[in-house]
Amino acid sequence: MSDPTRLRLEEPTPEVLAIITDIEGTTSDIAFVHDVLFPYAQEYLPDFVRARADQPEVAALLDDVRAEADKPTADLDAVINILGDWMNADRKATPLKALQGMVWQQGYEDNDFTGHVYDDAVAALQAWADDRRALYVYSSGSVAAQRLLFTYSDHGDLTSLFSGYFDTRIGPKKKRSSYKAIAAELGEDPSSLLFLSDVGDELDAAADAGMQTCWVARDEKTQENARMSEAHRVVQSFDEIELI
Ligand SMILES: CSCCC(=O)C(=O)COP(=O)(O)O
Ligand SMILES: [Mg+2]
Repeated sequence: MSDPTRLRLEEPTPEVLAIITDIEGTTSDIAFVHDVLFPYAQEYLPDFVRARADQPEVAALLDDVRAEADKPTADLDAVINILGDWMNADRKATPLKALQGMVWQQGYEDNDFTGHVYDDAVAALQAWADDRRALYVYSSGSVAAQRLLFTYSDHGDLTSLFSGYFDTRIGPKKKRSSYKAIAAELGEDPSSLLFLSDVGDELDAAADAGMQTCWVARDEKTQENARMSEAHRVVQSFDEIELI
């Protein structure tokens, strides 16, 4: 007869009620963001800001730039230089991300580019939505920029798949508190939420907050990083993600 004291009572992994996905490197090619979106913003953001500096929404963002750079008296040229430096450093500053999103709107509307989304990501997101899992995005790109990418995607308008979007206004992507705040906003226990990303520090923060995690490691370098961490499930594409 088996000894009941030897039974290990492990908590079962909760059912995944909602999936929260990163964009760059996860649903979408890093090269699209770095070789198409970022250069477009580098080219057009200075003129965009000069033309609209007096519009209340843009003026408020420029003040946010001054505050974040600790340069409260910076004139317009100085602010544009700060934004240029931030773009060169790929700084995930909330006002920069909001301004980039406004500039990209023109590019999408003029058909200069479409939002790249991997085939496997579209297929899995569609299947999960059909399975009544709620889908959310959490990206450093502004919510407006996220919506644009999925509205003008190379697979057509995908926005009906998503129930909501989060950006750095809820907090930075490498902070545990951001994932706690997302779970609180969704009204769910973090353990029933699955976060997908290509960046280990983001996954660590989500796991620290109690979320389930999956490392989407599409390229060799990311796969090498993922191999060094045993804290997360690792897949090479969305095809391999199995939901509980
Ligand atoms: C919303 S598309 C533009 C992505 C972007 O600006 C960015 O910085 C990428 O951030 P992510 O958190 O998706 O890696
Ligand atoms: Mg990413």
